[in-house]
Formats: sequence, structure tokens, C-alpha cells
Amino acid sequence: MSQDAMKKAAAEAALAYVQPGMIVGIGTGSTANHFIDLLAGIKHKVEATVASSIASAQRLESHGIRVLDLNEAGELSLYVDGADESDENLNLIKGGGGALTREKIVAGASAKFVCIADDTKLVKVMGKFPLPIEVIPMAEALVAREMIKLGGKPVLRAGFTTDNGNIILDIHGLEITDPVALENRINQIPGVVTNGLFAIRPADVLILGGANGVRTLV
Ligand SMILES: O=C(CO)[C@H](O)[C@H](O)COP(=O)(O)O
Repeated sequence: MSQDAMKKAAAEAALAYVQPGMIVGIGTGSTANHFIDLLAGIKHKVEATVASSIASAQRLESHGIRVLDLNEAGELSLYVDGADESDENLNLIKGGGGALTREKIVAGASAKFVCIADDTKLVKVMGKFPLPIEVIPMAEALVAREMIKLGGKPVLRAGFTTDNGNIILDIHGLEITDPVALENRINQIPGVVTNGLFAIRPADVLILGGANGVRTLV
């Protein structure tokens, strides 16, 4: 089974969390895209959605699914999104697609976060996947210096601007043994908008697609 088929299987399993009349928060990336395409098949069940990126909003609208601004939507029942890495406590690294800030906002506004991924994303200790940080452009050098002090190797994501008009630094070489402490620490650096650790608010449910089917961690 291909990695993409495993992502699709996880996305399909997440449909079971969609209840009639819900406003659903929608993530970004190839796994979230599978979820969007599958959601189109039950679109009359959902009241509306809130998207975590311009790309996801456009994909939802192309299926005729209503997309609300988060400020109009109030608290969301459910957020469904992919991840770049997860540990067994459902702490995540996200932001491979650069949408981490809006993803964190929509996840924070949601009662339940269902994360969908292929099972290669599950690791013992996070950090093999470079940790994305969204940075206000004038703070690039400052944030890079501070991340070197924390043991990382920052690399500017060349030619990439976030939906919020900022840059991404991808931090290589971290071994993340205390994700909550690191998430808090990085967010204290002036110029950091947010970082891709989702540990202060981890996923509530992790659905993993694998060669032998789908399994769920809670
Ligand atoms: O955080 C993300 C985007 O900012 C994605 O959820 C993450 O990069 C996983 O992507 P994919 O589903 O394509 O493997």
C-alpha cells in the first residue's frame, strides 16, 4: 500500500467523527486534502467549515462546501488535520506545508482535534522532521541565533511566504524530549509568530493508516 493510500485510509476513518450540523475545522496538506475530498461526499451533513489555509479554503469551495471566517464561527466541535510527526502522547510537529499558525489557531478553537496521518509519522522522540517556525521577516537573524543556542540548525525555507506574509525557519537537528517546554521556550523569542510543536494543545485522537489497516490512538 502506498503512503498516499495510507493517508487516504486515515482520512476516511476520520469521517466517523463528523456529526450532523457540525462546523468542522479543516487542516492543510495532502492528508487534509483527502479528508476534504471525502467530506464532499457528505457535505449536506455539515453546517460549514473553517479552513486553516487559503489552499484548503479554495479546495473546500471547489466542492461547494461552505467556508466561514473563524470569527463568525464561534467554538468548533471538531478539527481534522495531518501532521509531520507524532509521538505516542499525541504531541505533534506540524507546518511542513507552512500553515502552522492558522492550524494552531483553528485547533485551539476546536473542542476535539482528530489528527490523521500515515503510520510512518509516529516516532518515539520527535525532531527528525525539521521543526518549522513562522517568523516575522525582520527577526530572521535573531530567531536563528536563538535556535542555534537551543541546539538547532535553522534553515530558511527559500522562496516561501506564509498566508500571513511571514517566513519559515526549519530547525534541523533537535531531539525533542520535552515538547511542552520547547514549544513555550521558542514562543518567547521576539519575532516568533508560532512554532510547529502542538504539545500545549496536542491531538485528542490520532488515526494512523498503515499497511495492515487503520489504528486509532487516544
Ligand atoms: O502541518 C501541515 C501543513 O502545515 C500538514 O498537516 C503536515 O505538513 C502534513 O502534511 P501531509 O498531510 O501532506 O503529509
